[in-house]
Amino acid sequence: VRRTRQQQWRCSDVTFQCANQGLCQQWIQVINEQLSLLANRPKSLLVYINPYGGKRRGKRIYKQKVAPLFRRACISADVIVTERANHARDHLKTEANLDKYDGVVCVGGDGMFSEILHGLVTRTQTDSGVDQNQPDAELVPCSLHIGIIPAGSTDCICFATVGTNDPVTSALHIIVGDSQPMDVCSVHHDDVFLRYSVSLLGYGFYGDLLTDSERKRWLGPARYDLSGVKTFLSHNYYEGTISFLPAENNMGTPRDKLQCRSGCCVCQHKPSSKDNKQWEMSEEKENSGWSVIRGKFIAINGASMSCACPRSPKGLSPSAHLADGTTDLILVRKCSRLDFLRHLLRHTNKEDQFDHSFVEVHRVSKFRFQPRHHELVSLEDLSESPKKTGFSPICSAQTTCNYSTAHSSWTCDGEILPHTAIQVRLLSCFARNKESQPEVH
Ligand SMILES: Nc1ncnc2c1ncn2[C@@H]1O[C@H](COP(=O)(O)OP(=O)(O)OP(=O)(O)O)[C@@H](O)[C@H]1O
Repeated sequence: VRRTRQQQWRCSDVTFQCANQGLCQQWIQVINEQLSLLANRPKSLLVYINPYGGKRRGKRIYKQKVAPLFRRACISADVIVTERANHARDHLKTEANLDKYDGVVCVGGDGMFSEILHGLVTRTQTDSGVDQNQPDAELVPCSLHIGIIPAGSTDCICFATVGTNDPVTSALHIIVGDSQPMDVCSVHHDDVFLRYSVSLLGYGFYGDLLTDSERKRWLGPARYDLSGVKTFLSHNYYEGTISFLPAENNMGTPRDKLQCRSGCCVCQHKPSSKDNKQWEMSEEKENSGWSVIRGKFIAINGASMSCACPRSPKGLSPSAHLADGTTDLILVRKCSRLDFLRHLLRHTNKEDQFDHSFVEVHRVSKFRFQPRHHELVSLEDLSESPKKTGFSPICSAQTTCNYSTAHSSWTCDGEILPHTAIQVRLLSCFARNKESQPEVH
């Protein structure tokens, strides 16, 4: 493998020459024997392709760029082209014979990755008799790694873990058995499990943006730009109470300008599972450690990784870590449109997007949100009936916008959650033990 520009990898050829054919055969045999001894390298993979992700190029990308590399590396792949949403998740949950494989590969975007993650984690818990509805259940780690071949619209998880959205680079990472542990949050509503999240949990601005963009899926990736402008102009804010437990013993802060890369020292020095157990058992201490903030928020974001993507190369929280057992909770309070625009623009330049009086950021291990008004909406209501019509008048920097609606919705790695009152917890059993974290190639 040879490294080229912008974190991209390409195949490199090395030519050995020898006049003696017998000796050549011996070389080939020895090289193949040595390669088969590399336990990290997968030999058998289960591949799911979403033919409708991004610009609908998943099948072509796999056939032209990935399959030939897998063949050269003597990796056998069982390929399933999905026929509906949640096909991959359901297949993994119930049918797939996981003993046959060294890893699962997803060809698609963040939504497809989320399907695979849910399928694998749920299958592992079901097989081990763990009830995911218990917010404090100790989850059993998954034994299979997940590989991502980017073929979606944003591919934020691939970008944050590999550093580029390039199918060949991702395929080569899979082939050489490269892996990156990753934090996973569980999201509950009371005692009902909703979803897992590895990237962004967003309420308010990003929740509204994603809800609107789902209705414009036919537009392809351009839907995010259109919905972004519409949501910005709507300038809604939402009332509620956010409670969070600050992360303990972590070595970094969301504003320390450190960037998490593979081999990151903060992720490698996260608290040991022993420290964590003592801490989890101390309910009293935990209760006293919670901070509570009530207010009107334009956006509430829980970023478990930087959430960088080509559209926002710094991401929502540039110093968030991939595997330190924490999430960065970003609160953007009600402010003028102009101020909010200034904040958004700082995601694309070198200025600190948290350096505003109306923005605060905390590194946390758990958080809860309770909207001010009780929620009466169902998932159907959220996805089908637009809550707002038209735009409110454009505000100047000093004007207060009085346009408030009771609820936004949470987007969880691109999917819309059916509840607004949620509890979020970093899964300590995944995050504290390197071997047991879900790993991404
Ligand atoms: N065959 C299929 N038909 C319809 N929907 C599918 C199919 N297979 C998967 N899906 C769903 O399509 C949704 C979007 O897929 P995906 O994440 O691959 O692309 P994207 O939304 O364009 O990219 P991103 O999530 O990176 O923005 C996923 O939530 C997945 O459940």
